[in-house]
Amino acid sequence: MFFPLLYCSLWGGSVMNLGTQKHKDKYYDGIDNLDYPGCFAMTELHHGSNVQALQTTASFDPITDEFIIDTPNDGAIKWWIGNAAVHGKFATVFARLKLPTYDTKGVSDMGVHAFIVPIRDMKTHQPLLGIEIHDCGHKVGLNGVDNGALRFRSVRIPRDNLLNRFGDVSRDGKYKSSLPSANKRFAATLGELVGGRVGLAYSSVSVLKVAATIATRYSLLRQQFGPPNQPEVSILDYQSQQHKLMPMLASTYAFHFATTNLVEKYSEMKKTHDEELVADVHALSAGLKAYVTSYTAKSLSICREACGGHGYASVNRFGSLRNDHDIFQTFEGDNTVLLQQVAGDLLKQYQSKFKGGTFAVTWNYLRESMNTYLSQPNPVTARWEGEDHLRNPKFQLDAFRYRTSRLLQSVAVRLRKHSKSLGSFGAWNRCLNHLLTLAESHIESVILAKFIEAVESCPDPSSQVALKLVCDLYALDRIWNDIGTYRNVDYVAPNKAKAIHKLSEYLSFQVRNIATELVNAFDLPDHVTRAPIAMKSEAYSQYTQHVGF
Ligand SMILES: CCCCCCCCCCCCC/C=C/C(=O)SCCNC(=O)CCNC(=O)[C@H](O)C(C)(C)COP(=O)(O)OP(=O)(O)OC[C@H]1O[C@@H](n2cnc3c(N)ncnc32)[C@H](O)[C@@H]1OP(=O)(O)O
Ligand SMILES: Cc1cc2nc3c(=O)[nH]c(=O)nc-3n(C[C@H](O)[C@H](O)[C@H](O)COP(=O)(O)OP(=O)(O)OC[C@H]3O[C@@H](n4cnc5c(N)ncnc54)[C@H](O)[C@@H]3O)c2cc1C
Repeated sequence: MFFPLLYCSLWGGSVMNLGTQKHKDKYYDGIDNLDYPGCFAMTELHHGSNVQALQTTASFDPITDEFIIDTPNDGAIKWWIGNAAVHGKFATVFARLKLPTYDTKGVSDMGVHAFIVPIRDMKTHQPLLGIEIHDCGHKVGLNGVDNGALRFRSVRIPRDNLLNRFGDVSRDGKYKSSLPSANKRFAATLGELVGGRVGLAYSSVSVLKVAATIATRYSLLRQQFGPPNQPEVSILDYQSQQHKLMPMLASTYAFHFATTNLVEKYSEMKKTHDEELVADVHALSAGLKAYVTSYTAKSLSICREACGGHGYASVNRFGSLRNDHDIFQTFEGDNTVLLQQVAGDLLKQYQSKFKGGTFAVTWNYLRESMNTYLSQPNPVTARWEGEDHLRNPKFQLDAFRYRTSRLLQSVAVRLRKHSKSLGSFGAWNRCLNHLLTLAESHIESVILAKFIEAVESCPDPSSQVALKLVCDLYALDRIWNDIGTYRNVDYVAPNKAKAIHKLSEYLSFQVRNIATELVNAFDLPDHVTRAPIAMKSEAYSQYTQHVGF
């Protein structure tokens, strides 16, 4: 039931956030009590990421004071629309607003706007006149959701059905808007997607907690081989198993704090509608959704393999978790596309810095570290390898931020250079991998900063020691994961690189010793993990009972 409700949150959210009081008055109660189940019809067969290229049209008819909704070709068929195939009675349809002009052109295209379109009869539940609905068919996962395809043939809706918070059409067909440009209107319209991205980032961490809990508990329970003439050891005693799972457990904690902070920022944004915060939350939600869901998708396969054959039993959940979560990397905005929003925002901030502007609240560290960046790496500190230094949060955060600053500065130079010969689109594409690395590097810096804050504000001394250990493992594992970048710019000398690798392996061993407490702290009840091999007690007997012994 979780996902159909979520689709209603997209339908309901779009009406509440893109509409005005008249829409709240007419639809709020029905949305709230599910009398009006609806769907969010943005994606088309030919376009998903590129919203500005959507082809469905909404043409204003001044004679009847209506919009005519049309699917001009098969490429414009609305596709993947959750709740459309079975339950939905309404759709928020994203279409190009076309207004009549009384010149030779005859019509002006005002860009993508959102419209409420009833799609099924309230009583008979049959598709309404001009509306053709089909099911998109069986999917890799999330088959509890009825994703449908919608074709519109001259479907007439009242002018009032335009969700007119950011742009409106008067009775005589004149367009007016409170926003200064089509770009600002487009940004505001897309703002509706941010809530879903916040939700996806947050729920992806929950999936990661479940997977890490199952794999960790099973790895402590499972014994295989041991020293000669001695009892077998638990597989989590193997350095390789620790390397697979303990940095992942550390990342799970890191993402928990970062996405909790994102939800808080999102809530503040919904209250204040502060423009700078809107842009900040857009970039942060896009970045965290992309980074966390990609990491979780990879981790689900690592956990499945780390549990051997029993990880492949459906009852132990890795298959359904992997299949249901996989689409988190695509819907609500494809990860590759969303990371580019982060890079674009960083470049905007960078340019404004060098034009004397100030950085938005999340990126203000760039102002400081850009200056740090300008001074070449310190050859002395590049060789420091002591544990106190490597576990110092200042060293860790400076390293992450130094990398981001260098990536930002170097890609800005490359874009400027390539734009001269390739134009901005060509230059962007020539630097695309660099831009994606920049975005991920920045998001890792934000995640670490939030984790360090959480450690420093932890009220309980023993928990703080444990969190500090986990945070140090997260930081050093991420630096080791990209050690090539740090070595290429001599930010880390060879001896320091070796020390970082050695220490991160030792910290994985130390985290292994508190792994039970760390996963228990997620406080996941058994009916949520629902994997016999992860039960806190009698796991094997629960498992044998499951198959009938
Ligand atoms: C919190 C609880 C919520 C409830 C829980 C929800 C759980 C999760 C939901 C589960 C169900 C999910 C079901 C799936 C639903 C869907 O998939 S719905 C469809 C999703 N589709 C997309 O996300 C489309 C992706 N594409 C885009 O977002 C845009 O096309 C784009 C790629 C970002 C735009 O690219 P482009 O045309 O190149 O324009 P730009 O120049 O990049 O942008 C123009 C300006 O607009 C600003 N902007 C863009 N997006 C936003 C935004 N979301 N918010 C604010 N601002 C935005 C951008 O920064 C540009 O601004 P300027 O630089 O100032 O011009
Ligand atoms: C289960 C499910 C539920 C969904 N629910 C809804 C819903 O309720 N409502 C709705 O409107 N939509 C919904 N969608 C659609 C979803 O939002 C789109 O699939 C998503 O936005 C991606 O668009 P696309 O599939 O057209 O992929 P495309 O945009 O075609 O992208 C395909 C690939 O090309 C790459 N690519 C595209 N553009 C670029 C670029 N500029 N740079 C680099 N690489 C690029 C992407 O990385 C991606 O890997 C759903 C989809 C699924 C599968």
